[in-house]
Amino acid sequence: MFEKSTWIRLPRNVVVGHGVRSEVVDVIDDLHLQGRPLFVTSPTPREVAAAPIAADFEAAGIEPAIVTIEEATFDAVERVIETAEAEEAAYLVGIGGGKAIDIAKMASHHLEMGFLSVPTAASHDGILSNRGSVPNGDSRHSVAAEPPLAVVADTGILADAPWELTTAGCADIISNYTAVMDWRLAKRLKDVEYSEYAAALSEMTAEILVDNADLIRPGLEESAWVVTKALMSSGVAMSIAGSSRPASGAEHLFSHQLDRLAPGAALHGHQVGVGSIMSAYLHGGDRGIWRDIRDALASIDAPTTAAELGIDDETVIEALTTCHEIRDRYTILGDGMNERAAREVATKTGVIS
Ligand SMILES: NC(=O)C1=CN([C@@H]2O[C@H](COP(=O)(O)OP(=O)(O)OC[C@H]3O[C@@H](n4cnc5c(N)ncnc54)[C@H](O)[C@@H]3O)[C@@H](O)[C@H]2O)C=CC1
Ligand SMILES: O=C(CO)COP(=O)(O)O
Ligand SMILES: [Zn+2]
Repeated sequence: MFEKSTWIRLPRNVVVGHGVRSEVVDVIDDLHLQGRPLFVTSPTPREVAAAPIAADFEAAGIEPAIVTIEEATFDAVERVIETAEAEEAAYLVGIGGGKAIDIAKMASHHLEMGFLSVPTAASHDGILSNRGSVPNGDSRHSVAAEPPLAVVADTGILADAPWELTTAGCADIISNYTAVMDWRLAKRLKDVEYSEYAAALSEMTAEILVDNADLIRPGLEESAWVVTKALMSSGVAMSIAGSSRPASGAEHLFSHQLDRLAPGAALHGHQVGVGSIMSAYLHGGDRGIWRDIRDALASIDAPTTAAELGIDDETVIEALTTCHEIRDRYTILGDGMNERAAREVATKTGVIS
């Protein structure tokens, strides 16, 4: 008897384009959301987006509550939950980069409340995914979370954000190549749950982004458009899979370990991009696609070396040799790399000198 079943939870409205920030109130109306929102944001996004959106709500007779978070931690999720309860919020609006949106989606999951995703940077593919990513002690959790009821992505705001945030988003997408390689390997070796549709969508998203790399230039609003569509497509792949597998493999473990060893040194997307170069080498050796990944990253100004990440060579080696312990996710790293092998891959790919 066939007993398999699945829920694929996706947003109802995806609104992308120039100036759509001013349509958040209309989106709320369209979703029939009532009551007071709690905006979950971080310091700069509060100024560039949350404040003007709050003014639009006030003009419509709705007084939003606002909470500002600095880091993606379980404590921050807790603080948002407490604020939502104290302010009697009816729904949440995550306004910012990956951290603010992750916190909002995890808090809304706990509160059993709807949430809207309003990205202010095209820097990560968590914009509409149903996962949250949070460090906890020595590990990093990929937590089931509420997917947004709607996404409102204003390409004007995204294009005005610092260019490196957009190149980080591109690198987060390019890393899908190696994430999917790891997923297929884990399917073959460990029979993990696997979706051919999610894997194909994830790879195709990376391919389309790389094919359009010449459209991705600083200050061009069209670049924000191209990158944001890719970030959302990658998020849909995660939602279809019901896991971050299509977009997170060994290159993400490497980045998560760097977050522990060198906190704040580089952006998530940039770290996973460099991790992806080395992971591609581990998968395919010298004839593999590692040079294509490196060249794709370089073509959109993303870092390809430890020095460009602002991370020293020894930290890269430590991250490579320990990151398989971050979570129970089978990847090309298997049960871990020894130091000589780590030095070899990092040197051969030019990540360290
Ligand atoms: N849940 C998921 O599926 C995914 C989650 N992530 C998570 O997202 C986080 C990485 O996202 P990021 O956006 O790189 O980090 P982030 O949220 O820390 O943002 C990076 C910086 O950009 C600033 N910023 C955002 N918008 C800005 C604007 N318009 N102008 C000026 N500054 C602006 C932020 O204030 C912050 O200082 C990580 O925690 C990562 O694990 C990443 C991918 C997928
Ligand atoms: O960053 C992600 C996808 O780009 C997902 O993060 P995790 O590695 O925590 O699942
Ligand atoms: Zn990522």
